[in-house]
Amino acid sequence: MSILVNDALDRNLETNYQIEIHNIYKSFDKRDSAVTVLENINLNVRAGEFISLLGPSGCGKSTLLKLIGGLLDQSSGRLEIDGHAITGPSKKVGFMFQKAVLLPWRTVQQNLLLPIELSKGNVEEANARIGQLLELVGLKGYEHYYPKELSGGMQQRISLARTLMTDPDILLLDEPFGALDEFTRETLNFSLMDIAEQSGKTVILVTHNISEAVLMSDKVVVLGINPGHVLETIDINIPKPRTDQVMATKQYSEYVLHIRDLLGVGRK
Ligand SMILES: Nc1ncnc2c1ncn2[C@@H]1O[C@H](COP(=O)(O)OP(=O)(O)OP(=O)(O)O)[C@@H](O)[C@H]1O
Repeated sequence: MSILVNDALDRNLETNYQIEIHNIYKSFDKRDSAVTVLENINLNVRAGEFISLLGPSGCGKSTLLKLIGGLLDQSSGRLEIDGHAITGPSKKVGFMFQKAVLLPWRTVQQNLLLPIELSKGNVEEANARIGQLLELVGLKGYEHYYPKELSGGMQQRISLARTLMTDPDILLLDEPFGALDEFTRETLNFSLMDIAEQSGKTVILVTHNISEAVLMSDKVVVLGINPGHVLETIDINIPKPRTDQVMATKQYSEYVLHIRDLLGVGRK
């Protein structure tokens, strides 16, 4: 084993972090110059934590998520999962985006099997888990439906089940319910919290919604813009499981007001 790998393992055992983001910078080439989109990003995440990335449009939330998911390379800095540098997409990580992108000619069951087929996994074994996953996302019995027969919220539930099919340790969710109405979105947020708590998976959620971030997260990373940087990482010390009642507490409103202040939202 090389000294470098040993170093990384030692550091990870010491800190017990599943994801380590250290001094990350990311630039994109635009025409004849490079534009810095993320600057000096630091974040450590423990296994099973629920983290929200919150900030204005264009502050680099999706870019940061893609860096963690190995879909982009950082310009500089260190990014590790379980003590290993992220060099590309990994089976440990599952992605979910705002649009479900289900294949219309495939049934729910066939859509759920797609990531297994693509990764040449054991289809028979995966097939046996479909019923259980559909139950988890509240769509038991929908195996043979086609996407067009499902509402937007139901399609997002299927998309979440598809992300869970490969049993990743880390869920990277990019505004997964952002295109849905408020009622459906709230219901799905609670489902997601249940799933995260039951499965012990790590969740990193990109959102524009302050209340949602505070309600759901162990930590909220508030980002500023131009270039994207961490304004503050806030530990949300509200006991779990969290219910509607949390939103009526002074503690909850203090977190929300503090983040609104940080982001310069509202009128004083
Ligand atoms: N592949 C790319 N090439 C060039 N520039 C990019 C690329 N991806 C993102 N950017 C730029 O990086 C900046 C951050 O984009 P990003 O999508 O990460 O922001 P965001 O905070 O997720 O925004 P939103 O909340 O609107 O989705 C933007 O200025 C965007 O134009």
